Parts: sequence; C-alpha cells; structure tokens
Amino acid sequence: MSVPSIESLEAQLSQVSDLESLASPLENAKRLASYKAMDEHFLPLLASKIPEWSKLSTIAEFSVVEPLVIGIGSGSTVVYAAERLGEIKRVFSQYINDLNLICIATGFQSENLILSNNLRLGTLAYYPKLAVAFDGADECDPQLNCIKGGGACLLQEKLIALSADKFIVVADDRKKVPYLSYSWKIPIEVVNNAPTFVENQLKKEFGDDLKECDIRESMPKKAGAVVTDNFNCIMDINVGPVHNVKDVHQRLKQITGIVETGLFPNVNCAAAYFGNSDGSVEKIVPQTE
Ligand SMILES: O=C(CO)[C@H](O)[C@H](O)COP(=O)(O)O
Repeated sequence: MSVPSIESLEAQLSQVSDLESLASPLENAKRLASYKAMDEHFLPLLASKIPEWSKLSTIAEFSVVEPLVIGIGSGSTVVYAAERLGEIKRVFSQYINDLNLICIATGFQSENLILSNNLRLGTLAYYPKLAVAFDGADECDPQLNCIKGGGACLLQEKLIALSADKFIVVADDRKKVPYLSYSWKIPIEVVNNAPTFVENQLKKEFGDDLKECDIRESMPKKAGAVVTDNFNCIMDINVGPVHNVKDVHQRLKQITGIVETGLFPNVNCAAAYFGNSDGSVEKIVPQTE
C-alpha cells in the first residue's frame, strides 16, 4: 500500500458543514471556532514533524521522534478542540506508527477531555515546554488580553498558556469585547482562609473603584465556596473597566493571599477564533500599536 499525501489525510477529516447540527446555534459556533483553530495551528505543526513523509514507502514506518506537546484547556468550547485533535490523531494513526502527541491538562475536566478522546496525557513537570495551547476565554479584547477563570481553572490555565510557544483562544462571539471587565468580573484565586484579609486589602488598594467582591459559591451542588483543583477558593471582583490589563493584574498580584488572577495580559496569544451563530468564524490576531 502506498503512503497517501498529507493533504489526502487532511481531506479525510470531517467537514463541519457535513456534521450533524448540535443542540443550539451557540454550540455549533463553539465547535466551528475550535475545529478551525485546531486545523490552522495543529495540522501545520504535525506536517512540520514529518517532512520526509513523501519518501516513505510503507505504512506504519514512521514515528515522530520529538514529542508534540499540546495544552488542552477547560470550559465548554475547548471540548470541541479536544474532539478535533482526537479525530486528527485517529486519521493520522492509520499511517504513522506513533504520533508522539502528548496533551497537558489545565485541571480535572481537561484531564477527562484528553482521556475520553484517546489522547495521551502528560504532566507539565515532565513536559515543561508546549508547542501550542488551546483554551477558552470569558472575555477577549482586541489586543487578545483575556479574562479567564469562569470554570475556576485559571491558575493551571495560566501555567499552561505561558509554557506554550503560542496560546490560541477558542470562543463564541459573546466573548469578544472592546475592553476587559466589559461584562465579566475578574476571578481571583485566593488561599482558602484568606478571603476577608484579601477583601480588606482590595478595599485599601482600589478604594471606591472596588464595586463588587464575592466569594464564588457552589450552591446548589455543594454548600459553601467553590474549591479549585488547587484547594483554594475563587473571588469574583469588579474594579471597573480594565484598560491597563498588566497594571491591574500586578496590583492584584502583590496582595498576599491572592494566588493568581484571571487577567491574562497578552504575552503569547497568537490568535483568537470567535464562532458566530450564523456559521462563520472571526479570527483575530493581536493589533500592533
Ligand atoms: O477560563 C475558563 C475556565 O476556567 C474557560 O476557558 C472559560 O470560562 C470559557 O469557558 P467556555 O468555553 O465554557 O465559555
């Protein structure tokens, strides 16, 4: 059997337009954005690892030597990114002995996503350098600064995003905002006995700009506060519109008891894909000043 071209394998991947419609236009939009992002950022990476592909004469002859390390985030949108990666692995594994594809999770949900799509789970300790990380966002501004943490995974999400050569956001179009804290509060991960201390420090630091400061509750599923994968709690705060993302992040970070903030000033976010309910996807790359 001859080895098919990479392009013909890519053509074996499902076309979103041929897939059964999901429960709502919003879910279709999330899937569309995720599939497009995965195709545009993972497939070229995979192709670059198998440059001698055309010279192979037998199937299952080739293994990728260097691990391809990918971050898979949390939330409801990245579910479709993991699904697409699982499909790519399935199709290419017909011809490649070992893709050597390792996925790093941003938390409990993300681990299950990786495993349920038959992807190989690795740890950040063992694979500290990622080629690319895919994740959702609660808000994303034109410079691709983000608010994350709607699913309380912000600490691990930031570790994974910053460990990657590039970070790719997948979202529906509700997440595209002119500036951060447009409609979302900022989640902050706080040591679990420190919310009162932190609130007092926030009042000192932000004065009247601190409009809301709530401990995130788990009710009705559990009485009491949400406990993160790192056994901390989450506070959702409103300090007004955030225009200088780095500055607000740093002012929060210097408060003892705040482990991490859900503000993600853009360091390596290369693109954001926003799925629209009309079936289109808008791709945004950072604006240069
Ligand atoms: O930051 C997150 C979890 O901590 C999520 O990525 C964010 O909340 C977006 O979720 P969704 O894709 O469900 O809109």
